Formats: sequence, C-alpha cells, structure tokens
Amino acid sequence: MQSDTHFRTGYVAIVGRPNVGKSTLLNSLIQQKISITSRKAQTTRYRIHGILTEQHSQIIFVDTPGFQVRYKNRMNTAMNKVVAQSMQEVDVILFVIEALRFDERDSLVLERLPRTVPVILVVNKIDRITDKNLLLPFLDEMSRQFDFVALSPVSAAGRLQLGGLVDAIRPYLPENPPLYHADDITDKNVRFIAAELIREKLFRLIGDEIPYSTSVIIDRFVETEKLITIYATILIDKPGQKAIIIGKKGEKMKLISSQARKEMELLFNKKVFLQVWVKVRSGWANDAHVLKQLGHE
Ligand SMILES: Nc1nc2c(ncn2[C@@H]2O[C@H](COP(=O)(O)OP(=O)(O)OP(=O)(O)O)[C@@H](O)[C@H]2O)c(=O)[nH]1
Repeated sequence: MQSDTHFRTGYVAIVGRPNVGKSTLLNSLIQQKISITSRKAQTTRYRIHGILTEQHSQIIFVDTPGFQVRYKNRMNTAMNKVVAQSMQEVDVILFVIEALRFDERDSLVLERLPRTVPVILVVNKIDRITDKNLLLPFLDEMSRQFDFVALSPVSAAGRLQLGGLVDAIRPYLPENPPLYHADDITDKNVRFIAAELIREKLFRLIGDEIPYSTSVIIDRFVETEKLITIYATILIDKPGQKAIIIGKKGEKMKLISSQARKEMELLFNKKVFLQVWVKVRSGWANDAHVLKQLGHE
C-alpha cells in the first residue's frame, strides 16, 4: 500500500483568451457543471475552484476569467488583478489555446505568464481538426514560443485525452495530504453557484441583446431540510433591457427561472423555490458597493 506521504495536492490555474474552452475543460475534468459555459466570450467572471480527487492526488483547479479588453471599468480591473494573482500562487498553469490557432490575443496571455511556475500548453478542440497531419508541426511551432513543461492536445467537449493531461499535471504538484474532502466539487458556496446558473440561463436564452455587464445577486438563500428558497436579482444597465429579459407576458423570465431552478434542484439534490427580479442599476459595474456584494473587493 502506498503511504500517505506520497499523496500530491496542488493548485492549478486555467488561463487563456476568451472562448478557448477553459470552463468546458474544468467541467469535463471534474465532471460537474459548476463553471459557467457559453458560446459567447467572456462569461466567466469569478475565481472558481473545481476539485479533482483521485487515489493519489488532489488537483484544485482555479478557473480564471478571460482577459477583459472590451470595456474598461472597475470590474475589469478587479478581474485582471484576480488573473495575475491566481497565476503567481499556483503550482501549475494550464495555458489553453485552440488547435491550429494562435492569434494575438493568445499571444497577449502568453506574454503575461509567469516564468516561475510550470506551464502546460493545452491544445483544445482537437476534435475539430480535419487534417491530423497539421497537429504535430503546430505543436512544434508552439514549443518554440515558450518553455512549456508539457504539450497536451485534448478535446474538452469531446472528453478526449483528458487522462493524459492529468498525468502531465501530477508530477508538478507538491507532496501534500488532500485539502478537501473527496466529495467536494467546489469551495464556492451554494449562493454563488445559484447566481452562476441564473447567469448562464440569461446568456443562453436571451442571446445577443444581453450585454456582458449584466449580473446576478442572490438576495436571500434559505435552506431547510426539504426546500431551498432563493430570491435573486438580475442587475441591468439600462431600463430598455428589462423588457428584453422579461419577454412577452413574462415568458422569457419564466423560462430563465424554471431552467435555472431545475438545474439547481439537480445540483443541490433538493427542491428549490426560485424567485427572480430584474432591477436597473445604472453604472453598477463601477459601483464599489455592488462589487463587494459580488465578492470582488
Ligand atoms: N468543438 C469543440 N468545442 C469546444 C471544446 N471545448 C469547448 N468548446 C466550445 O467552445 C466554446 C467556449 O467554451 P468555454 O468553456 O465557455 O470557453 P472559456 O474559455 O471558458 O470562455 P470565457 O469564459 O469567455 O473565458 C463553447 O461553445 C464550448 O462548447 C472542444 O473540445 N471542442
């Protein structure tokens, strides 16, 4: 039997430009839907821990937000700070790019990688490659750009070669006992997860009309033995956005609430009563008080 002293536990940051599949990768690795995914860019706003516990190791993933370049406000500054900070503190960095694609936005992230932490290049979406002969030269070219400790081609969505990625991470984790119970999937509290689920439904069901500056606050979260009661508010910038979110006869809002509630019930394994309001809060992304409620400062 292997002694406990050989158990490895460490922190891993997932970085990369928006839309390369960081959230999908995290979800596939921990096989739980915690981090928000969407076809749109820049939907991840928080630092999220996903935990993968195996027989001899525990990997604590930090899902960092995409680099915010579109809008300049306090929210983005706070987020960039989170990215920089989480990159310094971890044991391994996964730098995620798309297969056969490396543009200046990837390059911007690459330039900001610390030299003091081992970096694994994760080449995602390999399921999309039609000519497999192109992969090797691409990996070769990438390995010239930075001193990666490993190159790991995967498909996060297709769950291809994820075991290889975990094997590449493991040697760089320090020998430590596990920090979390094996059943823990995240150290974020349930209020946060509830807010993320509502936000994901917003992005999925409203489409392009909904700006990225929209956010969700959980006003009340009461859990009893049989039921969780949640009151949430969707904060929007402009009064005009309210009608879009609520929809004709409240149809959109109903759909958002009921889909979010169903997922919460699955995840929390309990009946959920969910009430969602929409409020206009002009310029909220610059409001220090709101940022604090969202856990940014
Ligand atoms: N074909 C394919 N699509 C993928 C794969 N992984 C992710 N995607 C898709 O790529 C899109 C972006 O994925 P996300 O996981 O939200 O990307 P992200 O990097 O977390 O994005 P931000 O939150 O904007 O930083 C989604 O539509 C995913 O379904 C993959 O392995 N193959």
